[in-house]
Amino acid sequence: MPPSPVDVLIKRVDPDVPLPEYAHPGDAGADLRTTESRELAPGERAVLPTGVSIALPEGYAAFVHPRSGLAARCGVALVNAPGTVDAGYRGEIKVIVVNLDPRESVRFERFDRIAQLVVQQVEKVRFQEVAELPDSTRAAGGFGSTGGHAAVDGTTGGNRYASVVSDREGQ
Ligand SMILES: O=c1ccn([C@H]2C[C@H](O)[C@@H](COP(=O)(O)OP(=O)(O)OP(=O)(O)O)O2)c(=O)[nH]1
Ligand SMILES: [Mg+2]
Repeated sequence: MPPSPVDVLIKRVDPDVPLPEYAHPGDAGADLRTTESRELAPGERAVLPTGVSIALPEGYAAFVHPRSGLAARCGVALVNAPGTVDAGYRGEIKVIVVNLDPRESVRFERFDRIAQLVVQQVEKVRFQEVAELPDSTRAAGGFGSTGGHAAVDGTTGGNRYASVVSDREGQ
């Protein structure tokens, strides 16, 4: 038995916009539509309205994620992915899209599905300041310390290209 869904209050800012919908029963994200028709030139970004605002229960947040089809077919990404919608936010949900395709414009029509909203429970933490943190096996390693991709900060030795190639040869 799947767990019963959590009720989230939703208000249409645009009276005609279809409400966000899960395309399949097991989906994590409900698709968000834009209420605006808009063309984006290569490299251009825009803040697109979705026509809805929500009131999440306390202890929840919603995350605006990209759609993989738009990314793969058109090079559309979200500048701030994932966008965070706080439980107390009552404004219209907006989606900050960018056209990363170097050559082709992309056109959004009114009510196109442009992103997906994932609602999650989030922990509230108390930050407890200490002079020293407990040890861990990773310690301060990060930013490519385990290999498998290009070095980004020059601290792992070699130039970017050499570091990618040598890693592949080692596999
Ligand atoms: O993709 C997004 C990201 C955020 N928001 C809304 C909901 C969120 O609660 C609010 C603030 O977002 P965030 O905290 O990421 O932005 P900020 O730049 O820190 O603004 P603020 O100073 O208002 O917190 O903007 C969206 O509608 N879409
Ligand atoms: Mg903020």
